[in-house]
Amino acid sequence: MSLFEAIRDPARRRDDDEELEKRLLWVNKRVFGHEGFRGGQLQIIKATMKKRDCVVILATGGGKSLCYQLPAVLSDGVTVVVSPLLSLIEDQVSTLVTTAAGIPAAHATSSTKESSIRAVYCELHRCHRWHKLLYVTPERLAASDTLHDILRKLHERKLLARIVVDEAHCISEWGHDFRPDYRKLGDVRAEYPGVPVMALTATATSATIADIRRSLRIGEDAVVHRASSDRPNLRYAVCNVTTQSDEQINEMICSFVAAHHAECGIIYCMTQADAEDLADFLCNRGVKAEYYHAGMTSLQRRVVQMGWTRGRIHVVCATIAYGMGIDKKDVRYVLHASLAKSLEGYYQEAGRAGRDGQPSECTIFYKKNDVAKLQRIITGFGKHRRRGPKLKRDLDRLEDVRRFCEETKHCRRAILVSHFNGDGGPSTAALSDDRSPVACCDICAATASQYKNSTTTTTTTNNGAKRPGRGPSTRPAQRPRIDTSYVLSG
Ligand SMILES: Nc1ncnc2c1ncn2[C@@H]1O[C@H](COP(=O)(O)OP(=O)(O)OP(=O)(O)O)[C@@H](O)[C@H]1O
Repeated sequence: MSLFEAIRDPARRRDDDEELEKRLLWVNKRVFGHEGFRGGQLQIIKATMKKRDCVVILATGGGKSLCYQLPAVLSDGVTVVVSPLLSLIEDQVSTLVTTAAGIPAAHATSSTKESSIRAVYCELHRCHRWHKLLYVTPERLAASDTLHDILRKLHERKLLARIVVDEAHCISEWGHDFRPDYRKLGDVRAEYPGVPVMALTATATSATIADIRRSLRIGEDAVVHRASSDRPNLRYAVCNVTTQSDEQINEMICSFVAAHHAECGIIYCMTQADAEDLADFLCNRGVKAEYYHAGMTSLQRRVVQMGWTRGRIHVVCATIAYGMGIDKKDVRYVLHASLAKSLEGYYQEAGRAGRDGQPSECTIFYKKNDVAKLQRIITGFGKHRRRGPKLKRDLDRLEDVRRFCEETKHCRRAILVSHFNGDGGPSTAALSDDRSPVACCDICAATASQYKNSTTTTTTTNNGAKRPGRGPSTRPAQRPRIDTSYVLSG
C-alpha cells in the first residue's frame, strides 16, 4: 500500500476530532516534513476537512499553502487551486512533486504542454483518484469546457474535494479590470454545490475581504481566520533620495548591497530598463546581480530564479513580475529603488524578505518625482486614459504609499499592520512583540536615539519649566504587546 493509500485507508479512519488531529500531525510530518503547525494552520485545516468554507488571511510567509495542500493529500478526489501567476503555479507544482513523499499535483495553464494537459484530463476524466491537486488560472477555469465536463463528473462522484482561490486579493485588485475571469469564480463555485471553497491572501483590507466573500459567494457560516499581518523580523526604512541624481542613488544602493556582502536580496525597479541598468551597474561593481522582468523568455527567467535560489546570484533587480509566491527563506533585504503602486503591493514585495524569521531589511529609496511618474502611468495616456472610480481608487492607493514614505512620526510597521487590520490607526496597531525600536523601523530607531540622547540633557516641559534628566514627550512609537493570535469566526 502506497503512502497516499495508507493515509486515506478507510480502515484507519475514525471520525472524531482527536483522531483527525493525530492524522493531520502525522501527514504534516511524514509528507511535508514539518514538526508542527504554525498559528492558525491546524484550525483552518480542520475546518476545511469538515467541509466549511474558509477565508484565510495570514501574513506573507505565514504558511498559507499548507492550509490547502495538506487537506488535499488527505481528501478523496482532487483539489482545484486557482492561482494568478504561471511562475507561481509552476513553482508550487514542482515543489509538491519533488517533496520526499512526491505529492501528485499537476497544472493546466497556457504554458502547460498540450500533451501533459491531455494526460491529466484523461486521468481525471476516468476518476482515477491519482492527482490530488490541479492548479489552474482563472482564465483556464472560465474558458475550458473540457475542464468543466471533468469537474462536473468528479463532482457527481464526490471526487471534487474543494476549490481553492490562492492570492484571493486578485479578485478585488484585478478582477474589476484586466482579469475579469476572476469575477466569474462565484459562478464556477455555484455549479458545484456542497464543495467547500477556501480563499487565501496575505494582503486584504476589510473592504477587500468583503469583496472576496461576495464574489465567491462565501456565506455567513464560513470560517474566517485573520492573523495579524505583522512581520516582526522585518525592519522597514525609507531613504529620501529626492535630491540625489540617479548615479548617486545607484551608488547608495551599491553601498547597501556591499554592506550585505554575499547575502541574498531583491531590488524592485520601476521599468524593465531600470532593472537591467541597475543590474549592470551592480555587476560592474563586482556584485553577483541579474535582472528579472516580464520581457524575458520564461527560460531566461527560470535560469535567473534558479541561480538566485541556489545562491549563484546574490541580487535580483526586478520589476513586480518577481513577487508573489517567491519563497526563498534567507532573503536578507528587499530594496525598492522605485515605489510600489499600493501598500498591498509593497507588503507583498517586502514580504519576500526574512521568511526564515531572521532579521531582514526592507528599504525604500523614495524620490518625490516617482509619485508623479506613477500617477501618470496609473492615469494612462491618450485613448488609454482611465477615468472614474477605479482610477480614483488606484490613485488613492498610491497616495497611501506616498504618505507612508513621507511619514515622520509613526512606526512604519504599525502603519502597515493597521492598514490591513483596519484597527483605526498606527497608535493602536497590533504588533507582535516588543523588540528594540532599532529593529522595528527607521522612525522608531530615530525617536529612540533622540530619546536616549536627551535622557542625559536638560529638557523643557510643556509649561516651560526645566526638567533635568528626563526624556522628551515623544517616546519611541508605541508598540503595545498585543495578542496577535488568530481570530476564528463562524
Ligand atoms: N507548519 C510549518 N512548519 C514549518 N514550516 C512551514 C510550515 N508551514 C509552512 N512552512 C514553510 O513556510 C514557508 C512559507 O510558506 P508559504 O509559501 O505557504 O507562505 P505563504 O503564506 O503562501 O506566503 P506568501 O503569501 O508570502 O507567498 C514555506 O517554505 C513553507 O514550507
